[in-house]
Amino acid sequence: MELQVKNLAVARGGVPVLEGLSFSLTAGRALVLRGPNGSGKTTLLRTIAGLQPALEGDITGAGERIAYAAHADGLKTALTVTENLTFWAQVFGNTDISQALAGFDLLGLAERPAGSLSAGQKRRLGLARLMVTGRPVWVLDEPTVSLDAASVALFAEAVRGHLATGGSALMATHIDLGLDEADVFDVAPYRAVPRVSAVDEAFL
Ligand SMILES: Nc1ncnc2c1ncn2[C@@H]1O[C@H](COP(=O)(O)OP(=O)(O)OP(=O)(O)O)[C@@H](O)[C@H]1O
Repeated sequence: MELQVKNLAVARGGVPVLEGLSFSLTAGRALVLRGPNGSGKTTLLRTIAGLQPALEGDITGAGERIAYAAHADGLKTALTVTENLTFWAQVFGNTDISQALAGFDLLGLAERPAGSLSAGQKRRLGLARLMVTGRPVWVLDEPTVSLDAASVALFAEAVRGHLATGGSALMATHIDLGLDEADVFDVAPYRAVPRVSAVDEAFL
């Protein structure tokens, strides 16, 4: 099954941001969203992840197939790394966290409270959660923020492993992930002309 987006229009704060978007993402593929700051990548990803409604158009193959990782890590700071991953695994009906711990080089931090981790370590833990969801479509917003070069490489390997097992990944990023096999979709040509000015306090 593939993720399909047809003639999609998305809005932020009631203001249309992108419109006329169509693309698909098949199993085993990665698609990188490009576009300048403020062009609507986050809004598009939130819409595909089901966190906000589309203005128009269709999204198929999303819903419960998606594991979404946003800017905020959303970790439970009082729980250890192991406890955080175990908690998330259980939420998704899984138990094995060993690959996630190893894949993001977290074994040496396994018993540390998440709140005591550095920014990059927190981000690694946040991304490791993807691996325990068992969900096939990873939707990732700036996944490498705070990561050093070695951690970016770990992340790229995790994505490759996910693709190799039939998963797919849709991600917005401004940096080169070293994933040469990824397709690229530039959202810039799909920018909508704002019709009114509005601020949506829910996202502030
Ligand atoms: N709370 C809000 N209320 C109204 N407009 C907003 C709000 N948050 C963001 N916007 C606007 O929505 C548009 C799209 O923002 P979005 O975060 O989707 O862009 P982006 O492509 O992800 O940007 P970046 O590369 O900087 O992360 C921008 O013009 C932004 O200013």
